Amino acid sequence: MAPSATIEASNGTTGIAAPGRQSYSIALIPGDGIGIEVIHAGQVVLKHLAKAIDTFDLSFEEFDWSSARYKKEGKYLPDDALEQVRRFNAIIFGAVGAPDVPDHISLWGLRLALCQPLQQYANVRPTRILRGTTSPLSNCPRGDLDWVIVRENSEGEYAGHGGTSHIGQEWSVATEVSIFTHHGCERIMRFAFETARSRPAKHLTVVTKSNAQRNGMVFWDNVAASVAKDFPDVKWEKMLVDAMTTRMVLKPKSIDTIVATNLHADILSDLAAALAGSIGIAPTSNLDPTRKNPSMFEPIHGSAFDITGLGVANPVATFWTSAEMLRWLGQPDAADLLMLAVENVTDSGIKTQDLGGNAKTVEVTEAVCAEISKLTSKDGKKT
Ligand SMILES: NC(=O)C1=CN([C@@H]2O[C@H](COP(=O)(O)OP(=O)(O)OC[C@H]3O[C@@H](n4cnc5c(N)ncnc54)[C@H](O)[C@@H]3O)[C@@H](O)[C@H]2O)C=CC1
Ligand SMILES: CC(=O)C(=O)O
Ligand SMILES: [K+]
Ligand SMILES: [Mn+2]
Repeated sequence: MAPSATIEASNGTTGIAAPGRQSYSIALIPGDGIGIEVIHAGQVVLKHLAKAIDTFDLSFEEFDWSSARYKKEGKYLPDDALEQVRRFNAIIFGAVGAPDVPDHISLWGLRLALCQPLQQYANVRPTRILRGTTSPLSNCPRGDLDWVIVRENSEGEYAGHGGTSHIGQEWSVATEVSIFTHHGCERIMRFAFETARSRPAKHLTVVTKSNAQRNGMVFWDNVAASVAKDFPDVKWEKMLVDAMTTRMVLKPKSIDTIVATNLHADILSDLAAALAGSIGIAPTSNLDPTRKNPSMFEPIHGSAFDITGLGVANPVATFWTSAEMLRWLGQPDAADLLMLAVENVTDSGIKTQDLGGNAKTVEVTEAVCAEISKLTSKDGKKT
């Protein structure tokens, strides 16, 4: 299908572009710590890529929604934050969290305050070992670890239900209630089966803890079994989350697509990133598959207090999530080109310290830009 001259913003408005040329507006929310460093690196690479390919336009607007803003104004987000971001085709988010703000205030103040109301219910976390990098597993060739983790991103253990009472008393009490709705379980299960179906292995592992968690997790399993009937071409199985950790380490090749609850997949995906080499490479897409709202793309990692300001943060997770964003927006060739450039760079040994190298964030960023220029000029395209 020929590309149309306009692209629908998530609120249904259209932006006018040159005939036959797509134009995408991106909201940048760098947030805190290394989030700021890697998002700026990502913007440099995306701008360079768009210019080099010269078949679509990207525009960026940056928002200062962060812990610094919270400390100054008492709020992470302005009252009309959702309306503001709905004007964009996509959001790129860095990380939130500061040493002098409680983590639950920062996470709920910014990241969860965006992705829950925007109904970005599917959190997608691909993992593989990039060329030129190695897994800490002693016997894991590159192709053996190639997974997609689908994380339920709107409810479950992170629904925010619960409370604390009798504070300061010996009998003080707190609850953290997991919520599993049929609506929430069914839509993520359907998304996970579709993801599995789109991959060559057509294999889905439904992660659960339905031996100990006898209500929500049994419900989750039952919804999986019922949705599976609509996907007879996908092989699927159930696996308890504790056993899943051992399988990820010992039999990585036996896994392809994974679906798990908000908490379980949060944990499994950090493990997956480490098994693929580093948390510094792992991307996350927070998708609203209905496309009523913009989706949000971020590196998996947090604000990393220990390396903030040192210039050593790995920007690859942000480059990869930027590629995932381009794919979501309908630019798969640009996404593939970006990942080819990234892997050519890791393969050439230009890597940050988390991957065993000594390059700084800026050196990796410049190397990826140079590689994009090389790849596009070879084809005779503009650089
Ligand atoms: N989506 C988000 O905004 C997230 C926010 N957080 C927040 O971030 C703060 C710090 O959390 P942590 O548990 O320490 O997790 P973290 O992901 O920030 O850091 C964990 C470890 O990984 C390293 N690391 C992370 N990203 C890296 C990169 N790009 N390059 C090289 N090394 C990297 C860090 O230096 C640290 O040693 C907390 O406030 C937490 O709540 C944590 C995870 C996600
Ligand atoms: C908060 C967090 O750790 C995550 O979304 O991955
Ligand atoms: K993040
Ligand atoms: Mn996490």
